[in-house]
Amino acid sequence: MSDVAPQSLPPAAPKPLRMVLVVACALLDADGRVLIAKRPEGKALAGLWEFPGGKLEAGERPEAALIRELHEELGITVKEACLAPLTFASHAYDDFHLLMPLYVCRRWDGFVSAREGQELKWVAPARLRDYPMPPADEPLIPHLIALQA
Ligand SMILES: Nc1nc2c([nH]c(=O)n2[C@@H]2O[C@H](COP(=O)(O)OP(=O)(O)OP(=O)(O)O)[C@@H](O)[C@H]2O)c(=O)[nH]1
Ligand SMILES: [Mg+2]
Repeated sequence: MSDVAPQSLPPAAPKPLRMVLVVACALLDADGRVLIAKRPEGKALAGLWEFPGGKLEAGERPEAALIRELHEELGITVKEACLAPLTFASHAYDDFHLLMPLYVCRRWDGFVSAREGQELKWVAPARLRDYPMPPADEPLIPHLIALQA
């Protein structure tokens, strides 16, 4: 038996934070309804309803990324001047931290269509809670409801 005290292990280094920047948009129609899209099977958080948008590419400005995503996902053309910042989500997922500015857009060119086979729905902000959304999105809902006031 050694009389040497067991060495205490150094405290585990904190897990490096992986920050993921995603831009999202609440498209609003003339009746104040907001567009949500169902995340397709096979993607993280599949089956949950989200705001259209996605990750920034390297060197891309947030507004340019959002305009690109809205075109890729919905086939619409949005002018940067028609994107108004509303609020943002800051949410710790298990494996990354999501920082997600949410813009509002009421004007675009073209017709909204599901370019990626995703299910789309126009929903009154007060009904958004009827649709399961990623946990990061839940604090955004009151901001959309407040827009109607
Ligand atoms: N677009 C969008 N992403 C969201 C929302 N809420 C939320 O937690 N996210 C998360 O943000 C990340 C965005 O990923 P994404 O898969 O949409 O990115 P993307 O459009 O660039 O697609 P890709 O990675 O397949 O190319 C996912 O981890 C997603 O779960 C939301 O309302 N809209
Ligand atoms: Mg996306």
